[in-house]
Amino acid sequence: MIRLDRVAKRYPDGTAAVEDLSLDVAAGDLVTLVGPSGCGKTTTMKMVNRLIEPTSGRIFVDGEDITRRDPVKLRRGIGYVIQSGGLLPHRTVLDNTVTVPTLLRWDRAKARARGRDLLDLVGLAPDTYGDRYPHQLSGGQRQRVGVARALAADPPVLLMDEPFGAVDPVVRERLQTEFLRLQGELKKTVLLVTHDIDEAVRMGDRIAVFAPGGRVAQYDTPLAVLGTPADDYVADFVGTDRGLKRLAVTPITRDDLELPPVVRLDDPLPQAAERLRAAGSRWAVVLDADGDLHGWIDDREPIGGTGTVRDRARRMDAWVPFGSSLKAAFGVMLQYDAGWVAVLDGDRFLGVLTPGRLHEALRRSVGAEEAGIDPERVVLETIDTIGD
Ligand SMILES: Nc1ncnc2c1ncn2[C@@H]1O[C@H](COP(=O)(O)OP(=O)(O)OP(=O)(O)O)[C@@H](O)[C@H]1O
Repeated sequence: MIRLDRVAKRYPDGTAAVEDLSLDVAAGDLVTLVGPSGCGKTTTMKMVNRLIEPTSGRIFVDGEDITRRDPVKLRRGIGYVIQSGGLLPHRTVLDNTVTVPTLLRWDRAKARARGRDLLDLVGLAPDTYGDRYPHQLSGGQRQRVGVARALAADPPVLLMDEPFGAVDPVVRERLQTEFLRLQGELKKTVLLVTHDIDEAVRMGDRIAVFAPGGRVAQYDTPLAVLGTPADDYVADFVGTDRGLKRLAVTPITRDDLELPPVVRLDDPLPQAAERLRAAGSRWAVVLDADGDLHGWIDDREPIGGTGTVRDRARRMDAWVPFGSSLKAAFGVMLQYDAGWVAVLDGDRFLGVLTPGRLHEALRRSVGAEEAGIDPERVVLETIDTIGD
């Protein structure tokens, strides 16, 4: 969707802001441009909407060489969000939101209806906020209006320059989450500049790690950049806690799950004891009659006699939905001070994740990336080789 082909930008004073940069961004992908200050991220982004002209190289948007397009028309087809929100102070929130449709001479009623929908979409009730002026909003609300405005004419491409930079960390995280939800629906092709590696990892389908001199040191998925940094510069930039960061971008797969025996609340205790014995397990997961997680039972004291599992089961609510990140699972384990966390698909119990499995999953995802294999496809070696 966006292709930079050997692009360079030298300023008249000789500064090489971007050097021989090639980058392909697939349609619907969100690519984060990350790196320390002054390494050419903003310059790169502004060349895509021709706010800055490259010295050499070519840039294509949707297959078309943009140097041949009228820059003003080009910009109307590309949403642009900047750090401060960039709102016009003397215009209302709704008027700001419909800036581009107005420039495009949309019918006024249609533009305003679109503006109201978009304010709703970014979590600002149009009746409450539409008639306010930017100075009557919080920083986070201004950012939301900035996003709504960029989306107003439904452009396929969005450029976002530190869009969540001007707000405190709590609001920032909320805005990131909201934007990811929106992006899940809208599937825009997005370039997002940030100097925050955590934001880059969290938001990006891919990350371009910029190095001083406008060079891209690595362009890959967050998992690959964290798991197998291309060189010392990238390793240093992503930080020594990259293992921890990787937890956040590695989803739980079925191969990661342990399958302890499962018993029901109303099972007679001897039957439960037999289930544990047959499975060679010291404990079992307990589900209620509807199949929802209730807790667990173990054989620290012999299980038997009359009564049902209900009499001995311990409650435990530590669970995460299938598809969650390893970090989310780890967080729940810590929250409940538990040695395992149940993984549910809707209401269905799939298995449990233990610290040991978590560690294995983390190692596995990196090994797979090194081999160029989708980690989802890796089959773990089993110890079931007796009799082979
Ligand atoms: N008009 C200009 N004339 C000369 N040099 C410039 C000009 N604009 C930018 N530069 C230089 O180009 C380099 C890249 O700047 P750019 O704004 O793209 O960096 P960046 O990675 O976005 O940094 P930041 O994270 O601080 O915004 C810097 O060294 C900057 O000083």
